[in-house]
Amino acid sequence: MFVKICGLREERHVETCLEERVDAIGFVLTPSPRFVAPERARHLVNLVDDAALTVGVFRDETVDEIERLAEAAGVGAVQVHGQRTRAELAKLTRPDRKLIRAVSFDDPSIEENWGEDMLLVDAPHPGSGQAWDYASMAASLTRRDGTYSVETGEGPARRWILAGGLTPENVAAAIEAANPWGVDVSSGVEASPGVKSSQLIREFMAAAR
Ligand SMILES: O=C(O)c1ccccc1NCC(=O)[C@H](O)[C@H](O)COP(=O)(O)O
Repeated sequence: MFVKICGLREERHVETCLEERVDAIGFVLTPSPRFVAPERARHLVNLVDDAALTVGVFRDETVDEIERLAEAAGVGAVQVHGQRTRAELAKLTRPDRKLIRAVSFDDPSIEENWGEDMLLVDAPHPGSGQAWDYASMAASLTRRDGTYSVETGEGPARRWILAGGLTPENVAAAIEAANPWGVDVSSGVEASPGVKSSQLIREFMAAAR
């Protein structure tokens, strides 16, 4: 199970993620209680080195702004939220960087492949800690995504990441219900808004794995 922990701001929490062998670490480069300036993100990215995928998270920025901020932070992937077009996604595609397209679970484009490396299926308000009916997504992807069946395992597996309201307490049941390729968490491993908890990161990793 691929696990991404999002919204890191402090060295000690990055170190916990590395100790726990987290697969991807997200740095929020868009306005948020979890915002980190690109220079600060670069420092944290350097701590990670190649031990995990480093992800710059964006919402309303233009393609040019995303390119500039991602370059400044030195991240290995960009995660784009907000109303996006296929043309924008195409412009953000680079061989040396992963592309994560983030959509709300009720977005009709969920069944379409826009060339992203990973599709992050989230609550309508990213980073809100809002849970949703994860089981509905398994049924939905199975029914509508002609390229892959989670029931039979036929076809190339789509790399989709379940997000939104996950916690150490509910992540195992959510994985069971939705059968995602990966999971992502932010609020659920925080002691208070924007402040991560090493203890909760460890509990989340144990439960997800
Ligand atoms: O986390 C934020 O503050 C944020 C702000 C703007 C755009 C995206 C943001 N986060 C993206 C993530 O990958 C979160 O981990 C994901 O939305 C799940 O959040 P949560 O429900 O808090 O676990």
